[in-house]
Amino acid sequence: MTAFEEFGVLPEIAKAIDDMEWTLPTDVQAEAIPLILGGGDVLMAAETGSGKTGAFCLPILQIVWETLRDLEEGKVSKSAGAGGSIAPWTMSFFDRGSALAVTPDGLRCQSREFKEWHGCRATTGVHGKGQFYFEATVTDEGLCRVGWSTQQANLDLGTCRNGYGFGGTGKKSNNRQFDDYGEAFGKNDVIGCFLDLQRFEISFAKNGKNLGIAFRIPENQRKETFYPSVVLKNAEMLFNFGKTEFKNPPKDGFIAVALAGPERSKSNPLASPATNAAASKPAPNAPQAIIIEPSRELAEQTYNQIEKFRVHLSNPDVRSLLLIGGVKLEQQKSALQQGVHIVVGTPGRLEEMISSGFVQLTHCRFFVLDEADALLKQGYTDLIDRLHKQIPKMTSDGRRLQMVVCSATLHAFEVKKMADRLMHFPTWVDLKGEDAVPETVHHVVCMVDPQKDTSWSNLRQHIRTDGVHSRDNISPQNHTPETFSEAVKRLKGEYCIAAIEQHKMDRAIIFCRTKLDCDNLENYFKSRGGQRYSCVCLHGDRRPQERKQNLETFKREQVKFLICTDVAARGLDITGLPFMINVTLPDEKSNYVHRIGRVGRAERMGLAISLVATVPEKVWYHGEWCATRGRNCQNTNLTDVRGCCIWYNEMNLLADIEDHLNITIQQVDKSLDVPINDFDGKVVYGQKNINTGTGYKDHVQQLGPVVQKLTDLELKAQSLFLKRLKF
Ligand SMILES: Nc1ncnc2c1ncn2[C@@H]1O[C@H](COP(=O)(O)OP(=O)(O)OP(=O)(O)O)[C@@H](O)[C@H]1O
Repeated sequence: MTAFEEFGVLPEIAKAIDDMEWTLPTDVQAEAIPLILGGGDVLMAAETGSGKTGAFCLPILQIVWETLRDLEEGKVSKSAGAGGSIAPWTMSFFDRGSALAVTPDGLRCQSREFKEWHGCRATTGVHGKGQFYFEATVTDEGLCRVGWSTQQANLDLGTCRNGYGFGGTGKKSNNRQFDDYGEAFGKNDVIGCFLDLQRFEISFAKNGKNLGIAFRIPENQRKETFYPSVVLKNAEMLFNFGKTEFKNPPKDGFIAVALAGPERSKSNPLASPATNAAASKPAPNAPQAIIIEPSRELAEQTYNQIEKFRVHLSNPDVRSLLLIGGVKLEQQKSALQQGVHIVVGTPGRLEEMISSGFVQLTHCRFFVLDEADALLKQGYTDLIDRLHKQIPKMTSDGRRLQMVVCSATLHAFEVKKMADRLMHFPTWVDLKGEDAVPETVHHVVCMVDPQKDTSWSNLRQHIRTDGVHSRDNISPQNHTPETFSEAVKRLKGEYCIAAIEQHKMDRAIIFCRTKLDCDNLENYFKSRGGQRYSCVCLHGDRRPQERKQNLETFKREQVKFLICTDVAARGLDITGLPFMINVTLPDEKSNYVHRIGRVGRAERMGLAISLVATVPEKVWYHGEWCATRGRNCQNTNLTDVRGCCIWYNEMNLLADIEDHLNITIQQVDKSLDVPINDFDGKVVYGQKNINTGTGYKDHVQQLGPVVQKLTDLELKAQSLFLKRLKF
């Protein structure tokens, strides 16, 4: 048995993990996998490169596969009625619309479908002489209609001759005839439903107030069995058939349906799995898991990981689909028609496909937000709320929707607010309790001070800068903020080259602040010697196909450097990447953690060097007020006068980052030499360091002596206690 199997992972998935040469779960996987397999909501906060993707993909894939298998075998899920037996006087798991969910106790129905109605009937009905009653409470906003129907009635209560409903808009309906009746009702109202099979009348009450006779049952239906029924549109109702005390107990001889006795009650023949298994079968375009990623590259990476995990899974096949921009819609639509179980996508394309009905959320049981803080900061809060609202909170087989939220920087106010709003008693898998940098990442800063280092004034060749100062009087004699700002930009090109040379870097990711800065650095590298500084760019102005190809080229080590904006700050996993350089610090402090986390992953060592200007830099900042959004923009005024520039203060940003991480980042001088002893001696960046690591095995080994010490102390304490008792 592999270590992963011990955590409850299926042997077929464990075999795929073995193929990937993962021998032990990482700490975060060891904690999160059992929690997700157990059905919980999880907030996963763990360092960059600690294996969070696997921690959520593995258990989700497993549950999706198990659900598909159960569906194929016609099995009832454990939660959907104890091994398949049908509980009397509950709402049926089988005689219901495909987008309507019933809680495991069978007493609450919910449908989050907001375009169509979905109905449900009870597992038991009543017939013969008698007066019967049940109550239904509206437990959420939305549209609902409740009442009685016979077995022949369709599930859309009140739209055929055999169904009699009372709706929240204050209408009664039978055979599609909607007439005013009683009064409107809504959230928290308790609707009493009366069936009088002595007078053959149906009536309703709202919060104990009788609303009078709604329907007279025609002769030809008087011998039929009538079942409590409901139909919902994005709404939820709770039922009481009389097993607990009614809110408004009925008078005048009416009894609870649950007390009808065997001679007057009858099981619903459609409420058995054998007769109605199709009801719980999802449509091909109704996936069980939706995973949202903040960038195309990340979505693709997660999708690839799932594809790897599922190679040995078959009968049934789990199909996953990547929904990102830049891929033809037709291609994605046709995949959806063939059946998809796990969808990984970026927010925009996902919402487009959901709102146009190409993806249905009716059977979604996992809602995953990877890099959740980034999604929220990118302005997707409303979109996430909207999608969450549309997903049924109970799955069609009675399980609760599970939400998994993760990031290396989850300790953000907006994440906590979202978790409070949307998650159900989530468990934090939080190994450090705060945003942290892995021990495998050595990170240093190098100050770029144009007042001390005046070499910028006589460089024979320098990087082309962003042009912000093209109309300023820049000269070594002119000690203005503009001159120092331009000087910093030139120096940073040199320091970047110096860092590469000093550490003989032949593989590094380099972050710039803007797309223009990336392009300028790419050109500078080319001008300094094609092969030595071979590089590709990854930023938002490059076409999706080029982005994809550039990333592949870098991953395959066909070029040495990947120059990018924050589009690549998060999640990108490039095996054994040894070095990263920040040409400019990110303005978002959490992105510092993510950027430097591109190295030092999966227990390999990495070095991150950040160049920090000691003086403010005047830089481009094109807001929505900029007509061209930066293209050929010449407006070098500051933003407070509707210009497109700001003064960027990296000393402040550095202080912010240090404050957030509660550390002082080590400084190195212009030589960019990183004294080896400041860290842990002989490390080879890009390689594993045997003395460090966060592996599960190490964890046990490291804790061994401490546990032994504790055991000894405990023994000592107990024997002292016994000694005291003696005397
Ligand atoms: N149990 C394991 N054993 C060995 N390698 C693993 C294991 N789990 C994950 N990895 C590897 O570790 C690397 C980092 O994993 P992953 O990309 O999931 O990290 P992450 O925690 O999501 O990081 P980030 O916060 O940067 O997104 C990947 O190359 C992955 O293949």
